[in-house]
Amino acid sequence: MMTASAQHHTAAMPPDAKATDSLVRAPKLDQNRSVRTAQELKDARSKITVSNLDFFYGDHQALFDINLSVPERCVTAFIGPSGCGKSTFLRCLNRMNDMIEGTRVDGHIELGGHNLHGPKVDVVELRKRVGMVFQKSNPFPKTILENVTYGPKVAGLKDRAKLKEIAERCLQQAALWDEVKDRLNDSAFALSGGQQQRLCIARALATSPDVLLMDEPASALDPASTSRIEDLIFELKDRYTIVIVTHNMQQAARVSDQTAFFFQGELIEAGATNDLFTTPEKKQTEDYITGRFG
Ligand SMILES: Nc1ncnc2c1ncn2[C@@H]1O[C@H](COP(=O)(O)OP(=O)(O)OP(=O)(O)O)[C@@H](O)[C@H]1O
Repeated sequence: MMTASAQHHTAAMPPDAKATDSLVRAPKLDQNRSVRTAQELKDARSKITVSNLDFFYGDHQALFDINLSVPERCVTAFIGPSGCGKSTFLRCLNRMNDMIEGTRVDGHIELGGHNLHGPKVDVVELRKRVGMVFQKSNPFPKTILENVTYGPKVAGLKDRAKLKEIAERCLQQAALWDEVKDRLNDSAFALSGGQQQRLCIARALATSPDVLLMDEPASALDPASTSRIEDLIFELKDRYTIVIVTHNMQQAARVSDQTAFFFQGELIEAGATNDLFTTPEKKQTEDYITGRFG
């Protein structure tokens, strides 16, 4: 018997398309990785709750009435064509857009139950709790060790043994320790691109964040380094809530529990990754994931 969502899905297709044709180009889901089901996502605690969010660059409205719950200790992926607002929305989640002059945000974002725009919010503290990793790795012109210990040092930690302990833990978590443990005092620039990106992840972890935002963290990397980053994202979700922007739908399908599809500044659909890629509810989502546009 056809499920309600399958009926919906079929109804969304052009009359001459068969159900199997329609998803021919949809990304393959990784059956070896355990991802959350729709029910598990519903049951998970919401780490970030976004309600009625509008965002403006001057007169240009980039986001329209976004509502989304980001479940705790899950990976949420943002997908959508270029310019649809993925990165803008990601930067709303740690108020990184505050640094861009002339921007304005309306609506409500809660992190762990607290209003992100509340009068008492210290944005420096906020960005420690909500760490960020960018598309292009950006290590500081310092040693490997100094890169990882930078955040805790700025926060006032001076004890060298403790700093070393944090560095080892974070480099382990970022799956880089074995490769760098004998060269901690080498320049970070002596590392490969993939290693530099893992170093930046270790640096973000060193401030003990709850949430890790990643803006296309593997798009500048070769396939082997990309695969390492994806494995890492998957491992880190036991401890952290992760939000990743990716152009690569296969990557979203491989690493995320929840996927949110954006189009022209609107959040068209969000749901369990397995469901969104197999039985999308909206025609625009289906057209995008089957490669009809974007
Ligand atoms: N600093 C900025 N100033 C003005 N407009 C901006 C700025 N950054 C982004 N925009 C505009 O906001 C809209 C959304 O851009 P955004 O970078 O968030 O999209 P995206 O989906 O992340 O795109 P891409 O996948 O190409 O990175 C676009 O119209 C873009 O031109």
